[in-house]
Amino acid sequence: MTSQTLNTPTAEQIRRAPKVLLHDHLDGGLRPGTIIELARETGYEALPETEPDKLGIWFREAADSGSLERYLETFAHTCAVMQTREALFRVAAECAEDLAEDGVVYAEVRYAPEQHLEAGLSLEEVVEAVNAGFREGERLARESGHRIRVGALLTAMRHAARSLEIAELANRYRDMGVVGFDIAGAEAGFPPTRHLDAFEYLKRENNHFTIHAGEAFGLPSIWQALQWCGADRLGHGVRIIDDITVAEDGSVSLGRLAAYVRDKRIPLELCPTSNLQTGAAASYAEHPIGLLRRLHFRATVNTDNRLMSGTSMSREFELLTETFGYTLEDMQWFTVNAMKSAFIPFDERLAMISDVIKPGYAELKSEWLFRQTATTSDSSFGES
Ligand SMILES: O=c1[nH]cnc2c1ncn2[C@H]1C[C@H](O)[C@@H](CO)O1
Ligand SMILES: [Zn+2]
Repeated sequence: MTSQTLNTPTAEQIRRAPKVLLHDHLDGGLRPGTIIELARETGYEALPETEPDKLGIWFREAADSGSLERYLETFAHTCAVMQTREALFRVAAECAEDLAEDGVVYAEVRYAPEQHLEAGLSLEEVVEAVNAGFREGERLARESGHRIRVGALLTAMRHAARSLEIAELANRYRDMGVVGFDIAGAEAGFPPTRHLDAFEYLKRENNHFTIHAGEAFGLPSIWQALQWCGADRLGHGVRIIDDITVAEDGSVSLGRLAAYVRDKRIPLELCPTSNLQTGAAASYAEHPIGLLRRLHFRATVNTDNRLMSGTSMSREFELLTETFGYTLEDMQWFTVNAMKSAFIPFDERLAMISDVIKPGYAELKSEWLFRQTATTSDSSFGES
């Protein structure tokens, strides 16, 4: 069943609408054709398919297991071909280009530098190659008429023990393309408090970080991420729904943690399709984003891994407009929420909202009004 209404934006309007992306993994967004070419160039022979369409399908199906641990296994293939400067540069440039082509105007893209050291690169060389790639992608996007700004988030893997080192790396490159820090990987069994020293270091440095929490594990993980570690944002955070009760008469009550998250305007980096694949939500219609939006949580829409989910920001918004009947007004609300929650300085966020996002939506809304007026006058002409 669809909840589309007359003012549901078209797919083409959704693509043109300015979008802001806070949760996207660099190693989860490669073009299948690029993986195949890089594998050939670097002698990686373990790819499950060697034809781009088939490889794209393989990633989507392999990631569709209902378990985060199995989902994460697919990253072995993408990380395997991201071990040289040239490969990292190319993947980052294509990432920026693909996002810009999809109408994303600001993105924070994350990756784990420690996963790209197999061919002898240092952590610094990895960061510099990716940053250079993002700058190149921004430049190529500009040449083809798109405007995008990409910041990097450095991720530490939560099962490993390098988080303080990666946090220091993020701080060192802070005014050079890196805007924050994150931890990712299997959640159950690896609580955020394992990395407390990294978070405490970043707080002392007045730096920003998000934590994958409340995806494969529930409220304790969210609680630790916020109250022990001091996360600025929650990566997913979708399980906050476990602390919200909807009574039979429709009245809603929030537990202490959910109330805290809403009161403090903690941004939730929601990733609907990814959540369906890892089992964090059963269907789009049942995805907590519907309720969280109605309750005015600081909800944002994200892709997580475009390759593994066969998705894009436009596709996520199309699915949401089909499911919940969202309008351009709702899209703008999610987008402004995301921009407000970005890790770049306040004045730059404000400028993006007033100079890019609001005018972009105003233009789309005026087209929509024009279409409505034209349709109405057409039909009244027909009736007379
Ligand atoms: O949704 C996710 N949850 C936890 N970890 C994830 C998710 N998506 C990607 N990752 C992991 C796999 C990547 O290799 C790593 C760095 O981007 O982050
Ligand atoms: Zn993620």
